[in-house]
Amino acid sequence: KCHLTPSPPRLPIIGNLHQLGPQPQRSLQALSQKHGPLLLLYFGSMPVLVASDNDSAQAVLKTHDRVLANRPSLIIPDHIFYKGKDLVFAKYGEYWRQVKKICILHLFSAKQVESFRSVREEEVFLMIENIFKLCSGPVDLSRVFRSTTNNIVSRVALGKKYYEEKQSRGLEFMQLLEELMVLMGAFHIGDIFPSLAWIGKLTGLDARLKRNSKGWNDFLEQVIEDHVTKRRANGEDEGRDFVDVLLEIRETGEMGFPIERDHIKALILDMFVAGTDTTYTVMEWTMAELMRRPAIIKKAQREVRTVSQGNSEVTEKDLPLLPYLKSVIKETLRLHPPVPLLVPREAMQDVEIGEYRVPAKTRVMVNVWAIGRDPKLWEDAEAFKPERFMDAGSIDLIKKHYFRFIPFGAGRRSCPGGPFALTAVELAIANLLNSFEWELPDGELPPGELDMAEACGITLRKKTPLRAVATPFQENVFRI
Ligand code: HEM
Repeated sequence: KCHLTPSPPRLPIIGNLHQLGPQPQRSLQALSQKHGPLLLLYFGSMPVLVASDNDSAQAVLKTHDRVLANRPSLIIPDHIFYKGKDLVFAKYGEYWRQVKKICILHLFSAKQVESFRSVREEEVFLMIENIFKLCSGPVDLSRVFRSTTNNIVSRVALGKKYYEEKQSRGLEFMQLLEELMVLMGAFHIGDIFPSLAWIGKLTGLDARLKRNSKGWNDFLEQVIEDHVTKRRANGEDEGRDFVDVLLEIRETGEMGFPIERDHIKALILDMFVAGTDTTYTVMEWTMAELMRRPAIIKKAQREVRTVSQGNSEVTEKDLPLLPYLKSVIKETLRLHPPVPLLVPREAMQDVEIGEYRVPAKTRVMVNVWAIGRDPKLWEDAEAFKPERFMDAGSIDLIKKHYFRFIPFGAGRRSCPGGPFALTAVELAIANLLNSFEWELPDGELPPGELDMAEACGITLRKKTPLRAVATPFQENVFRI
């Protein structure tokens, strides 16, 4: 016998939209505390199921994973990703299956992640060099992290970096990327009230979308052309980036159906949209949390410096020896998951979740942010305590069976880029702790009161940039 899913009272036309504040993850947490962990809301007339505890997350991401594995059609991603030719927003089906397989086997396999080790190390060491040059005053760490992450993803995906490069296409690339991230975080009214989609024309949003898509199309066409020419000239495998891998798959016909240039462009754009802001916000929140807590940063520094033994660089081979640092990053992901509501899913048919019936086409969100702060699941849930991840049998990022720590999602649509992102974050933070002592700039609030407000956008970033003063650590003498 099925019941209707609990649903807070709603208003005509707008449904429950008035109950969502500027930070939807917080509003949804408050609603779930009042009405239950599995809620049916209405955004306008569109039903939206929200799972806010580990059991309901498990029901969505495991028990009913297949039926709920579709993505809804959304105006902005449709424009940018050639109508679902990417992976993140592709409809569930054969195309998505093939592309996910390629991502897991060829782009994010352990071997492939390892093959980009030198890229991550070079970019992180360069970041440290740059901070050395900026040591005389406060450093805008948010900006530094964004640029490092973009450079890593650029080199891995396109074979070279464009971000902040002084060459002619560097500026074009930066403008395109910054606008893309703004657009991906924007809200198109037509997604909720299709009859009002014309408002996008009035506000200029549609024109911006068109301009940005065209800009990217031209840019990536040129990148692909350069790769095709290079491959014809060299015809070898050395130093393959993602564009090379995708071109090769096109040639071998491995996908089972023809892969066009639009597919390659959409998949490359995915890497920037899904891989850059997510990764750099983890670096930003980790350093912010550490700067607020002198005892924890000292403990993490002791661990890193014991392993580096006075060397100026921590390399990826040192990372397995840094369990406390890894716990610090996990604790950051628990409190500040970059994608707090996961990427929306859509029910492909009517489905019964426990005693509740959920109709086809319902959108589905999982409030990972609320699950990470649920006092029933976490002792002293709001406190930053990396030690909780150090205990024997502690929560593993990969084994999803508790469904209480799922910053990368779970099930069929889970993130394939997790190991790549985590390695970059661990390497960056380890080197920052190894090379410098860190303080907040003079005259700013004491560490405990550092502004931790969240900004809403494509990812859950820090609202104000993180500024800090770096003092070179004395034992790294040869750098000074
Ligand atoms: C700390 C960094 C990252 C976090 C927290 C993160 C988180 C997520 C989340 C929550 C999802 C949606 C899962 C779901 O719907 O159940 C996702 C999907 C995805 N992520 Fe990540 N991600 C990160 C880094 C990356 C990187 C570096 C890449 C690639 C360069 C990447 C590529 C993707 C792709 C392609 C998908 C779509 C998978 C699908 O729909 O089948 N992510 N990610």
